[in-house]
Amino acid sequence: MTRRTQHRTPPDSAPARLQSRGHSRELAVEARGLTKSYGTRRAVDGVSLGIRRGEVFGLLGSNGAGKTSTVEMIAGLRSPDAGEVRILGLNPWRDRTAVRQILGVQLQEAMLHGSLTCRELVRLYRSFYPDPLGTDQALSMVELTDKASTRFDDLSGGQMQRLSIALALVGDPSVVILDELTTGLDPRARRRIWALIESLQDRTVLLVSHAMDEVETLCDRLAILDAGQIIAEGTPEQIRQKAGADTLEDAFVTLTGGPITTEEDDDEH
Ligand SMILES: Nc1ncnc2c1ncn2[C@@H]1O[C@H](COP(=O)(O)OP(=O)(O)OP(=O)(O)O)[C@@H](O)[C@H]1O
Repeated sequence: MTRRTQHRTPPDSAPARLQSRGHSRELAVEARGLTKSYGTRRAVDGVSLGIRRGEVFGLLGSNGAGKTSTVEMIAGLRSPDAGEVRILGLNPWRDRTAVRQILGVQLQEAMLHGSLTCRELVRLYRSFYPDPLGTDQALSMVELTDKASTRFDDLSGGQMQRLSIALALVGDPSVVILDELTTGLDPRARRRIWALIESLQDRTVLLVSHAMDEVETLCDRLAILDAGQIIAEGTPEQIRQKAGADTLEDAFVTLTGGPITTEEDDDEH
């Protein structure tokens, strides 16, 4: 990750992004045939993904589509029933220690020790990595310098979210998994975090998001997950074309089957 403290404004065209990020064809993250059931419900059903080095890859899908289960399996936090994962050639289960040093994870429900202060949490997470960013730098990049001595439990929801992003990035990891990156952040904070993600030169990012503007801005490619299966994959432009839609949001609605229903809604019928 870049160690600049100044973040540039995200470029607004995909070609500029591709050039500036300089990703290669080499795969940084490979998932093959990932499957996970909870009881009789198959939440993830044979998901295969290849994310290139240096790429920002978006994972989209309706509520309950299986996104978090998928990224947790990729991160080695949830065991798959079937399938395999490689992160820079490493198996997140077998090579757990090595993977922890190259992977940063921001999960939807950060399970952090609430009585620790922001500074203590950042120091704790720094200790997992061989060459982390500085504590002050990590706090300042998410604008939490003035909250350094505040306990996690005393932060606002958006501040907790920003801290969890700092903890995912503090190790200067080669691969970053971000689940619902900016959910709950105010517009200014969202832009700030987008610029931060754009500044991660040569880092590979897997981003789960419901925010189509975020995906359009940040992602080189994306996949749409529906009922545990990938139903579309490509650049935002390719996805729009596949759906015959003008916007990614329209494409999403078309490809996931018309009016947006959650899986919970479906259960009621
Ligand atoms: N620990 C669990 N035990 C039982 N069922 C679970 C568990 N975790 C997830 N599920 C179920 O698996 C399905 C997929 O959940 P998952 O959290 O992966 O979806 P998601 O796409 O991330 O959803 P959202 O957009 O709402 O966060 C849902 O039906 C959910 O209820």
